[in-house]
Amino acid sequence: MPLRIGCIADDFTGGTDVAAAFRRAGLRTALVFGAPDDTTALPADCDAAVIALKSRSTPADVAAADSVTAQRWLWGKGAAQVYFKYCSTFDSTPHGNIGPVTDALMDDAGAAVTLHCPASPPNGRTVYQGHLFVHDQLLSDSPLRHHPLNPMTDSALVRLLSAQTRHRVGLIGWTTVRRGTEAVRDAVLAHQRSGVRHIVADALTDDDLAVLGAATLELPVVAGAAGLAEGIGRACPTTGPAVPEPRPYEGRAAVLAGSCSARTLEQIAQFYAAGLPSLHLDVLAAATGRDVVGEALTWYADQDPALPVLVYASASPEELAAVQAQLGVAEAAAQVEELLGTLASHLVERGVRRLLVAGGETSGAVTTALGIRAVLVGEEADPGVPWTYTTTGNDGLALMLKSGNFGAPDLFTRALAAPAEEVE
Ligand SMILES: Nc1ncnc2c1ncn2[C@@H]1O[C@H](COP(=O)(O)OP(=O)(O)OP(=O)(O)O)[C@@H](O)[C@H]1O
Ligand SMILES: O=C(O)[C@@H](O)C(=O)CO
Repeated sequence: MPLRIGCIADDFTGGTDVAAAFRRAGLRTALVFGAPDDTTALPADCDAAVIALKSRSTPADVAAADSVTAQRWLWGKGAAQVYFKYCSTFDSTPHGNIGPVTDALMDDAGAAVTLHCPASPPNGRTVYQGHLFVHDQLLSDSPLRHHPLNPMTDSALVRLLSAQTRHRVGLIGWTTVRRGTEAVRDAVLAHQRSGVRHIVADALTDDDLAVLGAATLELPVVAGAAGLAEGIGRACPTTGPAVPEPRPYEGRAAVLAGSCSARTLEQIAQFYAAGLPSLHLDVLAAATGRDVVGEALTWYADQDPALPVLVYASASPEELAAVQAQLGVAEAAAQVEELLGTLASHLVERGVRRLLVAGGETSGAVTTALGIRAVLVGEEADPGVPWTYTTTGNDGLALMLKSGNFGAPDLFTRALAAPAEEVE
């Protein structure tokens, strides 16, 4: 059965987030890590496939070329529409990649017009009069103003996007969205006739996103965060159940955390407070050649197999700054990713079958170390945080990849308390 929809996500945990959205909409969804090639196999009978790239912060021309290659692969699997998933906080600078990647995908598809909406209401992201809000604050007043890589100091999406494309950018405001699918379709056509190529649309609720999804089903390229993807998914006809009958997963459970985001630090503290075994990795010691992985494995062997374990490199802003000052940012990150990737392989060899990974970069390191190319998406533990299941190699592994700031504070303990469910 050919795919109904293909998706390109600009980072790994964003890929998990959008794959969960398609799954929620009732589509049987596969998630592919990294650029696929002729040897990449999708699980059988998928309605949607998400390719998770790492293109958010790469040079724009590289991001555009990689995305076009991914789009062509998705077309080869039958996808009639390609959704470009970027961050719900529109992470990019005036030199950022959202405009160039969307333009490249549209040029390749021969598309005359596209619609953008980064709203993600379950995570408090809404768009009104073209301005992006994070809960009750404008994006530019929110903590994202201080993001280390992409400080967001403007909330006006038409202006942000206009700085990233040479084409005209227009707006479909909330009053039109409230009038329903036909009104949005008419507004898209009117914009197209007047020479607008990128349309930003308002959305405050999932119902608004369902209207936008139904109105854009025929566009070759659509862009935004997970919310609009779910709206499109809901408008797609499906043939079968999203996920077949699950059965319980056996095996040991572990969390590997490399995210230093505030929410991940809370989740680590909650796991520790629940009296569960946790171990902090000493990154500086590893950099001096100490066998930190070997020590962690000795510690792991002593733990009660019935309990989940947590191993983390995550650090408070002060600790992080100290390590980065000593090793340099890139070397510190490389150390952490090497440690957690190697540890993941050893833990799976030693019987871990449920693995929760915190952080986008960390998730990339772990899936690469485990050689996991594609997974099938299952139930969410929290919005945007689903269990996923390997279907080739490493069979029988349940994997949860968590974006740094996603999940409730008790996610680690709750997700690993009961066995995850396996799908066929
Ligand atoms: N103790 C540490 N010292 C130095 N760097 C660290 C330490 N712990 C983690 N890091 C680095 O911090 C970065 C965390 O990024 P990661 O993408 O994994 O999390 P995140 O940014 O919270 O997640 P997301 O991208 O999903 O929002 C990684 O590059 C990791 O290597
Ligand atoms: O859209 C979001 O906020 C997330 O999926 C994300 O992209 C995190 O990096």
